[in-house]
Amino acid sequence: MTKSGRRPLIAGNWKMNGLRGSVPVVEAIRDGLSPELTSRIDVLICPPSTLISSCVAAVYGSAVSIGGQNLHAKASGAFTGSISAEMLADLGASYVIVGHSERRAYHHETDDGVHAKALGARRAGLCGIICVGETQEEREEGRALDIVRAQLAIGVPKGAKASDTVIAYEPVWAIGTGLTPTPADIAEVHASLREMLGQLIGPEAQKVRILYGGSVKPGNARELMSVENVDGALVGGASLVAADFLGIAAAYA
Ligand SMILES: O=C(CO)COP(=O)(O)O
Repeated sequence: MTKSGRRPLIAGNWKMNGLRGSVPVVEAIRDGLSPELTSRIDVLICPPSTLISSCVAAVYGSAVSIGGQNLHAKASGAFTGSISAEMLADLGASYVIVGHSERRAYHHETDDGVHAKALGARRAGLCGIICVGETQEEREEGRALDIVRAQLAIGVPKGAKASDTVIAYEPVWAIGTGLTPTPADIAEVHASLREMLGQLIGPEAQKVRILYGGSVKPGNARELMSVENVDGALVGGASLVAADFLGIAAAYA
């Protein structure tokens, strides 16, 4: 548990990476986690949808969870190429990333769309990881807090609970760049998100986990995970290498 009493979550977002030959990476993560560590933290891998079934089979009976990277808000219908929350749950997924900045940027996802998808995730019993984050320009203009608070206010469904909602703060300019905000800047954003959550969902806000994502590596994980109101990490590139992902999880060892 973090000092706050929230159970940390270390989540890996594989993005558009991985073929069937990549499943051994998940097996190595599964086998590299000690029972003592997994008694205190949650561990999640979100592979491409094509690998969810085989990854669910690979972690069956272990402490590792599998999630999706995106979903359609509807349960079914004429939405060619889309995948619903129910389909992800049917495959054994238990989490789903909602509103990742790469989808906001390249697929024109809106805050209202994120809200609808978060409702879809809850409808199917999935825990939605709602992503917020500012661009370099927005940070340089001093608008980072305004941007992420607005994304949260619109994206988080009414009545959201710690059991169905996780927040991930991922500054766009830190994703894939090797750059991270200072611990003080991360603390400021996470505190502001926690306060905004309190306005939205009341006392439950103290239980909802807020992850940090954006160039989390084994070398910076301990410092970043020690920041107040940081309840874990959403890891991209480093989650593709079992040793690196385990090195990040070890921040909580
Ligand atoms: O986008 C991210 C996780 O969703 C972060 O990616 P990196 O860890 O590669 O910066």
